[in-house]
Amino acid sequence: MNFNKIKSMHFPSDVYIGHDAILNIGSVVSKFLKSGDVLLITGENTYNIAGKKVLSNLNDFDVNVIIASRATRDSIKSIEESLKNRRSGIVLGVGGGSKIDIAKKIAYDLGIPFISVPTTPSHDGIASPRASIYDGKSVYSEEATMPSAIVADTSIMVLAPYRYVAAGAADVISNITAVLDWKLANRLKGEEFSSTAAVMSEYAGRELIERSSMIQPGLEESIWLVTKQILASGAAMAIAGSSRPASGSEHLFSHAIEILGPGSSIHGEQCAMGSLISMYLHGGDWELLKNTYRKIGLNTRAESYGIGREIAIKALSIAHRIRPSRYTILGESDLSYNVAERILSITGII
Ligand SMILES: NC(=O)C1=CN([C@@H]2O[C@H](COP(=O)(O)OP(=O)(O)OC[C@H]3O[C@@H](n4cnc5c(N)ncnc54)[C@H](OP(=O)(O)O)[C@@H]3O)[C@@H](O)[C@H]2O)C=CC1
Ligand SMILES: O=C(CO)COP(=O)(O)O
Ligand SMILES: [Zn+2]
Repeated sequence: MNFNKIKSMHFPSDVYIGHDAILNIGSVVSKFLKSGDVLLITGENTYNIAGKKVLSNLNDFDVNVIIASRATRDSIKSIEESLKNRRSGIVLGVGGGSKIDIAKKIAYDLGIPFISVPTTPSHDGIASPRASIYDGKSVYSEEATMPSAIVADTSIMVLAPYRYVAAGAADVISNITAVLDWKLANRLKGEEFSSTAAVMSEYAGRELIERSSMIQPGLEESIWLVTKQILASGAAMAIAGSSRPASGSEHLFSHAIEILGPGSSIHGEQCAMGSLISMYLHGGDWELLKNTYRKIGLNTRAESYGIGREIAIKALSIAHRIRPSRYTILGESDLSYNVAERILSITGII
Protein backbone atom coordinates (compact mmCIF):
# COMPACT_ATOMS: atom_id res chain seq x y z
CA MET A 1 0.00 0.00 0.00
CA ASN A 2 1.22 3.50 -0.80
CA PHE A 3 0.98 5.37 2.50
CA ASN A 4 1.69 8.69 0.76
CA LYS A 5 -1.74 8.38 -0.85
CA ILE A 6 -3.57 7.99 2.45
CA LYS A 7 -5.57 11.05 3.41
CA SER A 8 -6.63 11.76 6.94
CA MET A 9 -10.06 10.32 7.73
CA HIS A 10 -12.54 12.54 9.47
CA PHE A 11 -15.69 11.31 11.22
CA PRO A 12 -18.49 13.35 12.82
CA SER A 13 -17.63 13.93 16.47
CA ASP A 14 -21.11 15.07 17.58
CA VAL A 15 -24.08 12.96 16.50
CA TYR A 16 -27.55 13.81 17.77
CA ILE A 17 -30.32 11.56 16.50
CA GLY A 18 -33.63 11.75 18.33
CA HIS A 19 -36.72 13.67 19.31
CA ASP A 20 -35.99 17.44 19.53
CA ALA A 21 -32.35 16.92 18.54
CA ILE A 22 -32.58 20.29 16.79
CA LEU A 23 -32.38 22.02 20.17
CA ASN A 24 -28.67 21.14 20.15
CA ILE A 25 -27.95 23.16 17.04
CA GLY A 26 -26.82 26.31 18.93
CA SER A 27 -24.23 24.47 21.00
CA VAL A 28 -23.01 22.54 17.96
CA VAL A 29 -22.51 25.75 15.97
CA SER A 30 -20.73 27.40 18.96
CA LYS A 31 -18.38 24.45 19.14
CA PHE A 32 -17.34 24.41 15.48
CA LEU A 33 -17.63 28.07 14.39
CA LYS A 34 -14.31 29.81 14.88
CA SER A 35 -15.18 33.12 13.19
CA GLY A 36 -17.45 34.55 10.51
CA ASP A 37 -21.13 33.92 9.89
CA VAL A 38 -23.29 30.85 9.53
CA LEU A 39 -24.23 29.83 6.00
CA LEU A 40 -27.52 27.93 6.01
CA ILE A 41 -28.28 26.04 2.80
CA THR A 42 -31.84 24.79 2.59
CA GLY A 43 -34.67 24.27 0.08
CA GLU A 44 -38.03 25.85 -0.57
CA ASN A 45 -39.95 23.20 1.36
CA THR A 46 -37.31 22.35 3.89
CA TYR A 47 -36.88 25.98 4.93
CA ASN A 48 -40.43 25.88 6.28
CA ILE A 49 -40.12 22.35 7.63
CA ALA A 50 -36.84 22.76 9.51
CA GLY A 51 -34.89 25.84 8.39
CA LYS A 52 -37.03 28.19 10.49
CA LYS A 53 -36.60 26.00 13.59
CA VAL A 54 -32.85 25.95 13.05
CA LEU A 55 -32.86 29.76 12.73
CA SER A 56 -34.83 30.17 15.93
CA ASN A 57 -32.05 28.29 17.74
CA LEU A 58 -29.33 30.50 16.26
CA ASN A 59 -30.32 33.94 17.60
CA ASP A 60 -26.75 34.58 18.81
CA PHE A 61 -25.25 34.24 15.31
CA ASP A 62 -25.27 36.06 11.96
CA VAL A 63 -26.98 33.66 9.61
CA ASN A 64 -27.00 33.87 5.83
CA VAL A 65 -29.90 31.77 4.51
CA ILE A 66 -29.70 30.51 0.93
CA ILE A 67 -32.58 28.66 -0.68
CA ALA A 68 -30.93 26.28 -3.14
CA SER A 69 -32.28 23.95 -5.82
CA ARG A 70 -30.51 20.97 -7.42
CA ALA A 71 -26.91 19.98 -6.71
CA THR A 72 -25.39 21.01 -10.03
CA ARG A 73 -22.01 22.55 -10.81
CA ASP A 74 -23.78 25.75 -11.91
CA SER A 75 -25.95 26.10 -8.81
CA ILE A 76 -22.94 25.60 -6.52
CA LYS A 77 -20.83 28.06 -8.53
CA SER A 78 -23.49 30.73 -8.36
CA ILE A 79 -23.92 30.33 -4.58
CA GLU A 80 -20.14 30.58 -4.15
CA GLU A 81 -20.09 33.74 -6.29
CA SER A 82 -22.71 35.28 -4.01
CA LEU A 83 -20.51 34.60 -0.98
CA LYS A 84 -17.50 36.58 -2.23
CA ASN A 85 -18.08 39.56 0.05
CA ARG A 86 -18.98 37.53 3.11
CA ARG A 87 -16.95 35.62 5.62
CA SER A 88 -18.73 32.30 6.06
CA GLY A 89 -17.33 30.32 8.98
CA ILE A 90 -19.52 27.23 8.94
CA VAL A 91 -22.08 25.65 6.58
CA LEU A 92 -25.33 24.01 7.68
CA GLY A 93 -27.13 21.78 5.17
CA VAL A 94 -30.81 21.61 6.14
CA GLY A 95 -32.90 19.38 3.86
CA GLY A 96 -32.85 16.26 1.74
CA GLY A 97 -29.89 14.81 -0.16
CA SER A 98 -29.52 17.61 -2.68
CA LYS A 99 -29.27 20.42 -0.08
CA ILE A 100 -26.86 18.40 2.03
CA ASP A 101 -24.68 17.71 -1.04
CA ILE A 102 -24.60 21.41 -1.96
CA ALA A 103 -23.70 22.37 1.62
CA LYS A 104 -20.91 19.81 2.03
CA LYS A 105 -19.40 20.74 -1.34
CA ILE A 106 -19.41 24.47 -0.52
CA ALA A 107 -17.87 23.72 2.91
CA TYR A 108 -15.16 21.76 1.08
CA ASP A 109 -14.45 24.57 -1.39
CA LEU A 110 -14.33 27.18 1.39
CA GLY A 111 -12.38 24.95 3.80
CA ILE A 112 -14.85 25.39 6.67
CA PRO A 113 -16.79 22.91 8.84
CA PHE A 114 -20.08 21.40 7.73
CA ILE A 115 -23.06 20.39 9.87
CA SER A 116 -25.62 17.97 8.45
CA VAL A 117 -29.25 18.60 9.42
CA PRO A 118 -31.35 16.08 7.46
CA THR A 119 -35.10 16.56 7.17
CA THR A 120 -35.67 13.04 5.84
CA PRO A 121 -33.82 9.75 6.03
CA SER A 122 -34.24 9.49 2.23
CA HIS A 123 -30.59 8.96 1.22
CA ASP A 124 -27.24 7.94 2.66
CA GLY A 125 -25.44 11.22 1.98
CA ILE A 126 -26.41 12.45 5.46
CA ALA A 127 -23.09 11.33 6.87
CA SER A 128 -20.78 10.81 3.91
CA PRO A 129 -17.80 12.84 2.65
CA ARG A 130 -18.98 12.59 -0.97
CA ALA A 131 -21.31 14.82 -2.97
CA SER A 132 -23.26 13.68 -6.03
CA ILE A 133 -23.04 16.57 -8.49
CA TYR A 134 -25.08 16.69 -11.70
CA ASP A 135 -24.16 18.62 -14.85
CA GLY A 136 -27.01 17.78 -17.20
CA LYS A 137 -25.05 15.03 -18.96
CA SER A 138 -23.75 13.00 -16.06
CA VAL A 139 -23.38 12.77 -12.30
CA TYR A 140 -20.06 12.87 -10.52
CA SER A 141 -19.18 11.60 -7.07
CA GLU A 142 -16.97 14.37 -5.74
CA GLU A 143 -14.89 14.70 -2.63
CA ALA A 144 -16.62 16.93 -0.10
CA THR A 145 -16.46 17.71 3.61
CA MET A 146 -17.52 15.03 6.09
CA PRO A 147 -19.94 16.59 8.61
CA SER A 148 -18.34 17.61 11.90
CA ALA A 149 -21.75 17.04 13.47
CA ILE A 150 -25.07 15.49 12.52
CA VAL A 151 -28.29 16.81 14.00
CA ALA A 152 -31.10 14.47 12.93
CA ASP A 153 -34.33 15.43 14.66
CA THR A 154 -36.62 12.41 14.41
CA SER A 155 -39.67 14.50 15.39
CA ILE A 156 -39.15 16.54 12.18
CA MET A 157 -38.11 13.62 9.99
CA VAL A 158 -41.12 11.50 10.94
CA LEU A 159 -43.42 14.15 9.44
CA ALA A 160 -41.87 13.74 5.98
CA PRO A 161 -43.97 11.73 3.53
CA TYR A 162 -43.38 8.03 4.30
CA ARG A 163 -42.09 7.35 0.78
CA TYR A 164 -38.85 9.18 1.75
CA VAL A 165 -38.29 6.75 4.63
CA ALA A 166 -38.83 3.72 2.40
CA ALA A 167 -36.54 5.31 -0.22
CA GLY A 168 -33.78 5.83 2.37
CA ALA A 169 -34.07 2.22 3.45
CA ALA A 170 -33.80 1.16 -0.21
CA ASP A 171 -30.73 3.38 -0.75
CA VAL A 172 -29.04 1.43 2.06
CA ILE A 173 -30.39 -1.99 1.02
CA SER A 174 -28.95 -1.34 -2.44
CA ASN A 175 -25.48 -1.34 -0.80
CA ILE A 176 -25.68 -5.12 -1.14
CA THR A 177 -25.52 -4.99 -4.94
CA ALA A 178 -23.00 -2.11 -4.85
CA VAL A 179 -20.67 -4.39 -2.89
CA LEU A 180 -21.20 -7.24 -5.38
CA ASP A 181 -20.12 -4.86 -8.17
CA TRP A 182 -17.13 -3.68 -6.15
CA LYS A 183 -15.97 -7.28 -5.60
CA LEU A 184 -16.43 -7.95 -9.31
CA ALA A 185 -14.34 -4.89 -10.22
CA ASN A 186 -11.68 -6.04 -7.77
CA ARG A 187 -11.55 -9.50 -9.39
CA LEU A 188 -11.70 -8.33 -13.00
CA LYS A 189 -9.87 -5.02 -12.91
CA GLY A 190 -7.80 -5.21 -9.73
CA GLU A 191 -9.66 -2.23 -8.30
CA GLU A 192 -8.62 -1.39 -4.74
CA PHE A 193 -11.02 -2.98 -2.27
CA SER A 194 -11.59 -2.46 1.45
CA SER A 195 -13.13 -5.44 3.24
CA THR A 196 -13.97 -3.26 6.25
CA ALA A 197 -15.89 -0.74 4.16
CA ALA A 198 -17.60 -3.52 2.20
CA VAL A 199 -18.68 -5.45 5.31
CA MET A 200 -20.02 -2.32 7.04
CA SER A 201 -21.92 -1.23 3.99
CA GLU A 202 -23.41 -4.63 3.24
CA TYR A 203 -24.28 -5.24 6.88
CA ALA A 204 -26.23 -1.97 7.00
CA GLY A 205 -28.36 -3.18 4.08
CA ARG A 206 -28.85 -6.67 5.52
CA GLU A 207 -29.91 -5.29 8.90
CA LEU A 208 -32.67 -3.29 7.21
CA ILE A 209 -33.87 -6.38 5.33
CA GLU A 210 -33.97 -8.37 8.58
CA ARG A 211 -35.83 -5.64 10.43
CA SER A 212 -38.02 -4.52 7.53
CA SER A 213 -41.23 -5.19 9.50
CA MET A 214 -40.21 -2.26 11.72
CA ILE A 215 -40.15 0.16 8.80
CA GLN A 216 -43.65 1.64 8.83
CA PRO A 217 -45.39 4.98 8.28
CA GLY A 218 -45.59 7.37 11.21
CA LEU A 219 -43.18 5.46 13.47
CA GLU A 220 -40.33 7.50 14.92
CA GLU A 221 -38.50 4.22 15.62
CA SER A 222 -38.43 3.58 11.85
CA ILE A 223 -36.61 6.88 11.34
CA TRP A 224 -34.12 5.83 14.01
CA LEU A 225 -33.54 2.44 12.47
CA VAL A 226 -33.01 3.76 8.94
CA THR A 227 -30.89 6.74 10.04
CA LYS A 228 -28.61 4.47 12.08
CA GLN A 229 -27.83 2.33 9.04
CA ILE A 230 -27.43 5.45 6.91
CA LEU A 231 -24.65 6.49 9.29
CA ALA A 232 -22.98 3.10 8.83
CA SER A 233 -23.23 3.52 5.07
CA GLY A 234 -21.68 7.01 5.26
CA ALA A 235 -18.84 5.71 7.42
CA ALA A 236 -18.19 2.95 4.87
CA MET A 237 -17.88 5.60 2.13
CA ALA A 238 -15.47 7.55 4.34
CA ILE A 239 -13.30 4.48 4.91
CA ALA A 240 -13.28 3.62 1.19
CA GLY A 241 -12.59 7.25 0.24
CA SER A 242 -15.26 6.93 -2.45
CA SER A 243 -18.95 6.11 -2.79
CA ARG A 244 -18.01 2.63 -4.13
CA PRO A 245 -19.39 0.66 -1.13
CA ALA A 246 -22.81 2.28 -1.61
CA SER A 247 -23.00 2.95 -5.33
CA GLY A 248 -22.75 0.36 -8.10
CA SER A 249 -24.83 -0.59 -11.13
CA GLU A 250 -28.11 0.06 -9.28
CA HIS A 251 -26.98 3.68 -8.83
CA LEU A 252 -25.97 3.93 -12.49
CA PHE A 253 -29.55 2.99 -13.37
CA SER A 254 -30.82 5.60 -10.89
CA HIS A 255 -28.60 8.32 -12.36
CA ALA A 256 -29.59 7.36 -15.92
CA ILE A 257 -33.27 7.76 -14.97
CA GLU A 258 -32.47 11.10 -13.33
CA ILE A 259 -30.65 12.35 -16.41
CA LEU A 260 -33.25 11.14 -18.91
CA GLY A 261 -35.60 13.03 -16.64
CA PRO A 262 -38.95 11.29 -16.71
CA GLY A 263 -41.46 10.87 -13.93
CA SER A 264 -41.49 11.57 -10.27
CA SER A 265 -39.32 8.90 -8.67
CA ILE A 266 -36.79 9.88 -6.03
CA HIS A 267 -33.25 8.59 -5.59
CA GLY A 268 -33.94 5.64 -3.26
CA GLU A 269 -36.89 4.44 -5.37
CA GLN A 270 -34.68 4.44 -8.47
CA CYS A 271 -31.97 2.56 -6.54
CA ALA A 272 -34.54 -0.03 -5.43
CA MET A 273 -35.41 -0.76 -9.09
CA GLY A 274 -31.70 -0.74 -9.97
CA SER A 275 -30.90 -3.22 -7.21
CA LEU A 276 -33.40 -5.76 -8.60
CA ILE A 277 -31.71 -5.51 -11.99
CA SER A 278 -28.25 -5.81 -10.51
CA MET A 279 -29.10 -8.69 -8.17
CA TYR A 280 -30.75 -10.57 -11.04
CA LEU A 281 -27.63 -10.10 -13.20
CA HIS A 282 -25.36 -11.21 -10.37
CA GLY A 283 -27.47 -14.39 -10.05
CA GLY A 284 -28.53 -13.49 -6.50
CA ASP A 285 -31.85 -13.50 -4.67
CA TRP A 286 -33.51 -10.50 -6.32
CA GLU A 287 -36.92 -11.75 -5.19
CA LEU A 288 -35.88 -11.29 -1.54
CA LEU A 289 -35.16 -7.64 -2.36
CA LYS A 290 -38.47 -7.27 -4.19
CA ASN A 291 -40.41 -8.79 -1.29
CA THR A 292 -38.61 -6.52 1.16
CA TYR A 293 -39.48 -3.44 -0.88
CA ARG A 294 -43.09 -4.64 -1.08
CA LYS A 295 -43.13 -5.11 2.70
CA ILE A 296 -41.90 -1.57 3.35
CA GLY A 297 -44.39 -0.18 0.83
CA LEU A 298 -41.96 0.73 -1.95
CA ASN A 299 -43.26 0.14 -5.46
CA THR A 300 -40.71 -1.12 -8.00
CA ARG A 301 -42.84 -0.72 -11.14
CA ALA A 302 -41.49 2.05 -13.36
CA GLU A 303 -44.94 3.11 -14.61
CA SER A 304 -46.07 3.90 -11.04
CA TYR A 305 -43.61 6.82 -11.15
CA GLY A 306 -44.56 7.90 -14.66
CA ILE A 307 -41.46 6.26 -16.18
CA GLY A 308 -42.49 4.83 -19.54
CA ARG A 309 -41.36 1.44 -20.84
CA GLU A 310 -39.10 2.86 -23.57
CA ILE A 311 -37.34 5.25 -21.17
CA ALA A 312 -36.70 2.48 -18.65
CA ILE A 313 -35.20 0.32 -21.42
CA LYS A 314 -33.05 3.20 -22.65
CA ALA A 315 -31.89 4.02 -19.11
CA LEU A 316 -30.76 0.46 -18.51
CA SER A 317 -29.06 0.18 -21.91
CA ILE A 318 -26.94 3.28 -21.39
CA ALA A 319 -26.47 3.24 -17.61
CA HIS A 320 -22.87 1.97 -17.85
CA ARG A 321 -21.92 5.21 -19.67
CA ILE A 322 -22.68 7.37 -16.61
CA ARG A 323 -19.43 6.50 -14.87
CA PRO A 324 -17.15 4.52 -17.18
CA SER A 325 -14.36 4.39 -14.59
CA ARG A 326 -16.59 2.46 -12.18
CA TYR A 327 -16.79 -1.10 -13.49
CA THR A 328 -20.03 -2.96 -12.71
CA ILE A 329 -22.03 -5.98 -13.84
CA LEU A 330 -23.47 -3.77 -16.62
CA GLY A 331 -20.11 -4.04 -18.40
CA GLU A 332 -18.54 -1.58 -20.80
CA SER A 333 -20.95 -1.40 -23.71
CA ASP A 334 -24.63 -0.60 -24.16
CA LEU A 335 -27.05 -3.43 -23.44
CA SER A 336 -29.11 -4.24 -26.52
CA TYR A 337 -32.78 -3.23 -26.51
CA ASN A 338 -33.90 -6.85 -26.24
CA VAL A 339 -31.59 -7.68 -23.36
CA ALA A 340 -32.56 -4.60 -21.38
CA GLU A 341 -36.25 -5.26 -22.03
CA ARG A 342 -35.89 -8.88 -20.89
CA ILE A 343 -34.16 -7.95 -17.61
CA LEU A 344 -36.73 -5.27 -16.82
CA SER A 345 -39.64 -7.60 -17.61
CA ILE A 346 -38.30 -10.52 -15.57
CA THR A 347 -37.74 -8.32 -12.53
CA GLY A 348 -41.21 -6.81 -12.95
CA ILE A 349 -39.99 -3.24 -13.40
CA ILE A 350 -41.84 -2.97 -16.73
N1 LIG B 1 -23.55 12.38 -1.29
C1 LIG B 1 -23.97 11.17 -1.15
O1 LIG B 1 -23.26 10.29 -0.63
C2 LIG B 1 -25.36 10.86 -1.58
C3 LIG B 1 -26.10 11.77 -2.27
N2 LIG B 1 -27.37 11.49 -2.67
C4 LIG B 1 -28.08 12.49 -3.44
O2 LIG B 1 -29.18 12.93 -2.68
C5 LIG B 1 -30.28 13.25 -3.53
C6 LIG B 1 -31.47 12.44 -3.11
O3 LIG B 1 -31.94 12.88 -1.87
P1 LIG B 1 -33.50 13.14 -1.66
O4 LIG B 1 -33.65 13.59 -0.25
O5 LIG B 1 -34.25 11.97 -2.14
O6 LIG B 1 -33.80 14.31 -2.69
P2 LIG B 1 -33.95 15.91 -2.59
O7 LIG B 1 -32.96 16.54 -1.70
O8 LIG B 1 -33.99 16.34 -3.99
O9 LIG B 1 -35.38 16.09 -1.90
C7 LIG B 1 -36.53 15.66 -2.57
C8 LIG B 1 -37.71 16.54 -2.20
O10 LIG B 1 -38.11 16.28 -0.86
C9 LIG B 1 -38.38 17.50 -0.19
N3 LIG B 1 -38.23 17.27 1.24
C10 LIG B 1 -37.11 17.10 1.97
N4 LIG B 1 -37.42 16.89 3.27
C11 LIG B 1 -38.78 16.93 3.36
C12 LIG B 1 -39.72 16.79 4.42
N5 LIG B 1 -39.30 16.55 5.68
N6 LIG B 1 -41.03 16.90 4.14
C13 LIG B 1 -41.46 17.15 2.89
N7 LIG B 1 -40.62 17.30 1.83
C14 LIG B 1 -39.30 17.19 2.07
C15 LIG B 1 -37.37 18.44 -0.80
O11 LIG B 1 -37.74 19.80 -0.60
P3 LIG B 1 -36.75 21.05 -0.92
O12 LIG B 1 -37.26 21.59 -2.19
O13 LIG B 1 -36.92 21.98 0.21
O14 LIG B 1 -35.36 20.53 -1.04
C16 LIG B 1 -37.43 18.03 -2.27
O15 LIG B 1 -38.49 18.66 -2.93
C17 LIG B 1 -29.84 12.92 -4.93
O16 LIG B 1 -29.42 14.11 -5.56
C18 LIG B 1 -28.69 11.97 -4.72
O17 LIG B 1 -27.78 11.97 -5.77
C19 LIG B 1 -27.98 10.32 -2.33
C20 LIG B 1 -27.29 9.38 -1.61
C21 LIG B 1 -25.93 9.55 -1.21
O1 LIG C 1 -26.00 7.78 -3.74
C1 LIG C 1 -24.92 7.41 -3.33
C2 LIG C 1 -24.78 6.37 -2.30
O2 LIG C 1 -26.03 5.95 -1.86
C3 LIG C 1 -23.68 7.94 -3.89
O3 LIG C 1 -23.96 8.36 -5.15
P1 LIG C 1 -23.01 8.37 -6.40
O4 LIG C 1 -23.50 7.30 -7.30
O5 LIG C 1 -23.20 9.73 -6.95
O6 LIG C 1 -21.59 8.14 -6.00
ZN1 LIG D 1 -27.66 6.44 -3.12
